[in-house]
Amino acid sequence: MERIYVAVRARPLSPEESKTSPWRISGNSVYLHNQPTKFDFDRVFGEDSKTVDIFEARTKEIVASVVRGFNGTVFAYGQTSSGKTYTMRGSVKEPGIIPLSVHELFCSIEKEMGREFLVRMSYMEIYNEEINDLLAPEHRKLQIHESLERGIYVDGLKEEIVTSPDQVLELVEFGESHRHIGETNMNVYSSRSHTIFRMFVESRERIEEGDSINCFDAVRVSTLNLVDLAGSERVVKTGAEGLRLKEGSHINKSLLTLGTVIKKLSDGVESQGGHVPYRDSKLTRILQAALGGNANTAIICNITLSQIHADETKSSLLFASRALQVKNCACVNEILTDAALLKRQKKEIEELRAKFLSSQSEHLEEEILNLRNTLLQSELEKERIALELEEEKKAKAYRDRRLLEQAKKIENLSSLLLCSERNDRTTHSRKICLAHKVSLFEKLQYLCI
Ligand SMILES: Nc1ncnc2c1ncn2[C@@H]1O[C@H](COP(=O)(O)OP(=O)(O)OP(=O)(O)O)[C@@H](O)[C@H]1O
Repeated sequence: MERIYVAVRARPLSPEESKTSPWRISGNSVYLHNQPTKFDFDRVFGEDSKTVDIFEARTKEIVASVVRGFNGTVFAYGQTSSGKTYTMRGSVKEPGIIPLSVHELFCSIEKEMGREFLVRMSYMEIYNEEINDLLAPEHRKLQIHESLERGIYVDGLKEEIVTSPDQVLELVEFGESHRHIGETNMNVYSSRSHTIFRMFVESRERIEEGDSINCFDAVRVSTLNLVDLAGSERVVKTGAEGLRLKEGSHINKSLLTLGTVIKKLSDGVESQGGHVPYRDSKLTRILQAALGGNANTAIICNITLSQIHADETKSSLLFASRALQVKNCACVNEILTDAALLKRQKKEIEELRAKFLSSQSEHLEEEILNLRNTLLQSELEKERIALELEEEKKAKAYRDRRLLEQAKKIENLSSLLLCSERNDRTTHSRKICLAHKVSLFEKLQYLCI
């Protein structure tokens, strides 16, 4: 069992605000000047602190443990304009927790020589209690589901396979351009939604044996959530009306549920078999594993030490103190089923390769078959011509023979005719006999032709 780690970060004040601030920081405690109540935390970072120091304090270790197969969650909590987005996303000058974590994650992966990894990311926002996909803006109003294999997940959320920090940060940039941001009296770029940036890490052991690499079936699957919450706000101070008012009431409702969940967990309600209202908001449902479940969790509570926000700062510090009492139970998530995407991907690649090879050989076989057919046809044609030639020869020989026979017959008949003419001169019967012979002769001549 491990406690949720809680750090507090105070944003810089203007010289005017500094003069009138009722708050004091001492070591890792924050307290109101002249009042006995002190709020103690794991770390308190003053106005001059750098985001990288906050990252080094705990987040870095959480990211490294994600690479080892543990779930991890870091979220920024605080009133509007207290510096949550500044801490999580940062600026060009001072990179935030998200870019620092992304670089650290890929760095840790590179050091893990004995394992092979598959990394995916998603980016979503919860706006007015609706889940929208920031990587695929057309995917809106997504639903939360739960399964044995995947645990609690957002159905239809785009998961992009990523291979470098630059690729991830480009996708984050793309997602940011679709996030709901609005102007309030307190912040020109106020986040009107909670955003959850997620990285999924799958890995398995790899052993090189000679020339071949063997991988074991056990796959570790872990998730890193980096959450930038929308700011809790007072309607009077933000001057919210219309759409802003509606947004504000949704933001406050989900933060209230988050507060209730943390309170119940810190009171030990769950361990006594009591009900924890995770399902009362999308935010707590999605972050269920990070709150009292299987995850290493850190909360960065952003505050402002100015006089006019003293009440909001006090309530943020109260929330953070309660979170300190919440215990999680993080363990390595190792699975042996086909559910691991890494395994599925490998299988798919192997299937595609086999398909590619068989399609190539199919193509060759087809070509050989065509060539064989052409060869067969030309052989048949050759045989047909040879047969015709043979027939022709036979017919010619027959004709020659017949001609010879006819010629012989004509010769015989002509000799007969000549001898008749010599012997018979005037009688009628002789005339008839002669006419008959002439007609016979003509017929024979015709046949010869
Ligand atoms: N540590 C810091 N150093 C310098 N500037 C800061 C710091 N923290 C916050 N700021 C500035 O204060 C302003 C408000 O900060 P930011 O937008 O991060 O607040 P937020 O808590 O995310 O607000 P909201 O909840 O309304 O989105 C920004 O202009 C930001 O640059």
